[in-house]
Amino acid sequence: MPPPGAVAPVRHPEAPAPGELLGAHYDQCFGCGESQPYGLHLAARAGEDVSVTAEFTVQPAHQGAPGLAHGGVLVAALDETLGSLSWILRVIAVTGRLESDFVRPVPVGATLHLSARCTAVDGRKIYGSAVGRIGGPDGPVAVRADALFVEVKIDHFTSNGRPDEIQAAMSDPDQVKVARAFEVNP
Ligand SMILES: CCCCCCCC/C=C\CCCCCCCC(=O)SCCNC(=O)CCNC(=O)[C@H](O)C(C)(C)COP(=O)(O)OP(=O)(O)OC[C@H]1O[C@@H](n2cnc3c(N)ncnc32)[C@H](O)[C@@H]1OP(=O)(O)O
Repeated sequence: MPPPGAVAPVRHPEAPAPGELLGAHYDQCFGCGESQPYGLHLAARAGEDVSVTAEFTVQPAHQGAPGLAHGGVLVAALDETLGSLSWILRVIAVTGRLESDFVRPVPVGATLHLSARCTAVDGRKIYGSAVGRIGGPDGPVAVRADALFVEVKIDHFTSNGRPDEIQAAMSDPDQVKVARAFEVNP
């Protein structure tokens, strides 16, 4: 729950337009990267205000029980969708806390229709909620989460990540473009 002093989130003036595909923030990301063979390949789009929608189809590599998605994978999908709110706020943030509810089992082959919205901001603390529905964007809720993200600077990654991957990311022009987009803040 956001503290009493928290304020309403503000959509960045240069945020992608509602409906626009956000693309991957890192091609090796388990959530959204195109180069992760067993990743979620989650595709997120900007929504109205400070919200996003996303889809992810459960693959056989994502099972926990026979024919059913692993709960941790579903949480990863919620985490990634909430993380995509960064594109709308134009702030780099990492998950500090994520509390999840598993409401319905999600079979392999099902598409999880996710939506996330930022509910409040308190200094570096960013609060958000997400749901994942099955059977269509208006289908029943299968999973949901409330999260606290914490704003960080780019050095959170450069000083904590493994040097090989950091170096590779820094020499990839697409990655540098993503990093720059987040460094330019009013
Ligand atoms: C060359 C590279 C380029 C890269 C470009 C990237 C572009 C990115 C674009 C788009 C990304 C979108 C996609 C992301 C999707 C996936 C998201 C993830 O899964 S992220 C991974 C998992 N999360 C972590 O690994 C965090 C590990 N934790 C930490 O590093 C620290 O604990 C951190 C940063 C969260 C906070 O540490 P502190 O030292 O900076 O700050 P303190 O003072 O501890 O916390 C700040 C405030 O937050 C509260 N807080 C922190 N953690 C809390 C918690 N667990 N519960 C409640 N409150 C908490 C504290 O109480 C404090 O509040 P008070 O200011 O005192 O009111």
